Formats: sequence, structure tokens, C-alpha cells
Amino acid sequence: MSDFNDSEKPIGLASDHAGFNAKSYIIKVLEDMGLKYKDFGAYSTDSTDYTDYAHPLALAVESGECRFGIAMCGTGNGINMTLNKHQGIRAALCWNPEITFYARAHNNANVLSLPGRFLDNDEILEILKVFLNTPFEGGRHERRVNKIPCG
Ligand SMILES: O=C(CO)[C@H](O)[C@H](O)[C@H](O)COP(=O)(O)O
Repeated sequence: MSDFNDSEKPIGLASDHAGFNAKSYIIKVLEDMGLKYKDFGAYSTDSTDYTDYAHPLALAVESGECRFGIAMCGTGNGINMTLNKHQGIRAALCWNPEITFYARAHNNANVLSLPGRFLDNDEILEILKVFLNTPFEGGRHERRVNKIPCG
């Protein structure tokens, strides 16, 4: 399982065509921050299917190859739904810093899902900073998070 704070491991990235521009911006920010990342695609704005990139990202986070993930499609919903089919994934669809704070503090989210077509770069940057810097509170939230997996 992944360790969110293990900066020796890359952050996994995935998008479809609709999230490609947001992902390109995030790559630039991560490079400026000196953070490692692994991009699972897509690699252009040519029409494609978010599922083809979400599953490899989910497997990489579950296995511990990546310490956490950042994923985006047009609304964030398609890629978020796909990621959350994996038992070890807690992907949170976030559209502002406050929602993002609770996704980390209360839900220990290990993938940040973003609506690429509905956020500008400044909004993405603020969300990203909160996601990177907010620790999980544990306590009662740990009990609840431990009950999320089914089957
Ligand atoms: O899953 C989605 C819709 O909730 C994503 O926003 C996709 O990126 C979107 O469906 C892609 O749409 P397109 O018309 O094929 O560009």
C-alpha cells in the first residue's frame, strides 16, 4: 500500500483528453516543486477513454509504486468512478480548497480527482497545495475509512 508522504516515490498522474490540459499544468507545477511523478497518460487532447488511464494509476497506487495519485477528466466523475472500483483507492472529486482539505483530513484520500474542464490554473494550484499539505487526522475518521472497502 502507498505511503502518502514518501517523496522518494512518484506521484501518479492520469487523465483523458478532457483532462489533458489540466494535467499538463500540474506536471509543470510538480516540476517547479521538484516532486517526482509518473504520467500514465493520456498524452494528447485526442479523444480517448478515461478508463484506460484510471485503472493503471489505481493499480500503481494500490501496489505502492506511486505514493498517491492525481486524476482528471472533463468533470472528474468518470475517472473518479473508475478509480473507486479499486478496493485500495480512496479517490476524492475536489473542486475547491475546502472540499480538498476534508478529503485529506477526514477521508485520507489517496487520489485527487479534478474536473479539468471546470477549473482554471489558479484554482488547480490552490487545490493542489491543500491536497499536498493536509495530513489525515485519524481518530474517528480512521475507524470510518477502515470500513470503506467491501467484499
Ligand atoms: O466522464 C466524464 C463526464 O462526467 C468526463 O467529463 C469525460 O471527460 C467526458 O465524458 C468526455 O466527453 P467528450 O464529449 O468525449 O469529450
